Amino acid sequence: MKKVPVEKAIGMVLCHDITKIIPGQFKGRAFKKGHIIQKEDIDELLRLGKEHVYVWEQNSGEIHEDEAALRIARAVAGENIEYCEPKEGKVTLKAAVKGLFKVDSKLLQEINSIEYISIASLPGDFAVEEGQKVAGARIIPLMIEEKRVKEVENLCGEKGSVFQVFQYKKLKVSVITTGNEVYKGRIQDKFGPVILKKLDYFNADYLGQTFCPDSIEEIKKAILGCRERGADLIILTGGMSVDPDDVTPSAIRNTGARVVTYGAPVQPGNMFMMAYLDTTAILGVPGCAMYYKTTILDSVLPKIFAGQILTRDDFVRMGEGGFCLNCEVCRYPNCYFCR
Ligand SMILES: Nc1nc2c(c(=O)[nH]1)N[C@H]1C(S)=C(S)[C@@H](COP(=O)(O)OP(=O)(O)OC[C@H]3O[C@@H](n4cnc5c(N)ncnc54)[C@H](O)[C@@H]3O)O[C@H]1N2
Ligand code: MOO
Repeated sequence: MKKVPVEKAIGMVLCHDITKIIPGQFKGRAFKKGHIIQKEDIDELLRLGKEHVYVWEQNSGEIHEDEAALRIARAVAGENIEYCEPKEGKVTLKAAVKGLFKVDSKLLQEINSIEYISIASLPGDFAVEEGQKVAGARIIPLMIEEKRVKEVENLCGEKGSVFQVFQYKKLKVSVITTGNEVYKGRIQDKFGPVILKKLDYFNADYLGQTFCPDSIEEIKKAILGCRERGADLIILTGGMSVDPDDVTPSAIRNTGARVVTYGAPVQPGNMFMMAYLDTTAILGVPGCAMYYKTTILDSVLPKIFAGQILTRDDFVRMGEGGFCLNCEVCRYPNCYFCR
């Protein structure tokens, strides 16, 4: 800290608040500690009776919180992440597009281990809207050693960005609805509209819905037909459980598809199946997805539309947080479910 005449303080960082009082009208802060003094501030400072101010010494190897926060935001922001101007040592990062927010968790932890640097974000694999706030980078003290900021820049230079948003791809999607009760017209299909509404969110290229009886051969034929028509994603509904007429998992297997998982540690969604037939993703969706607003399907669809190839491990990890509380008002995705 050093004392300088106000005229010489332009570009320097104020060490203390400066108060303004106009009797009967105003009493409050005119300049805030940490403010970078501008040319146009000089007259006002002189009117406030300040011919000298205390400022931070620039040669200390330290930089101002705003500059540091901005440099850190720039380092951690990857594809489709934008950031605002710094304010009080904080920069907010936003999603530039609707998509799946991704976090390099290990790198984020490494950066947050550097003293005085703090970055808080949404959890990874979070479906975000265009313009949604996703993270805030803040510097704890008013001035920070530049070497800490450089450490962040070097880490990101070496390992890549921390945050990205994967924009959803335009996928061709077919729906196959199984079940004799629907096929034979005993009941009306209520599953198709539920799936269609979810697909609308991703602006999918919908190829149509096929109805199948509870026959392995018929369902298999339908899957292969959808694939012929170029489906990137085939969603099968019903017949996923253990009754004698539940044949959807066997039909999926019989196409020769590589099964990633049958069964998932998620409720609702236990009887879910995921498989790949070459590059076509196949989902076997259990009846619960027709009934509950939020199920495993709501966690899996954004990942598929974001272009991710799912592994068994992705499903195994869902167990912790995979138990839905079925809240009266569902706030998903602002919730722990399936994280
Ligand atoms: N003994 C066990 N029973 C069940 C288990 C289990 O592990 N052991 N799992 C339960 C879970 S979890 C779920 S979820 C359901 C899975 O159901 P399915 O996918 O096999 O569904 P279905 O048996 O085909 O149908 C159930 C119910 O929903 C009606 N349905 C089905 N599709 C349609 C449609 N397109 N439109 C209208 N309604 C439809 C169907 O008529 C049945 O009423 O299994 C539990 N049981
Ligand atoms: O597949 Mo059922 O999943 O949980 O209700």
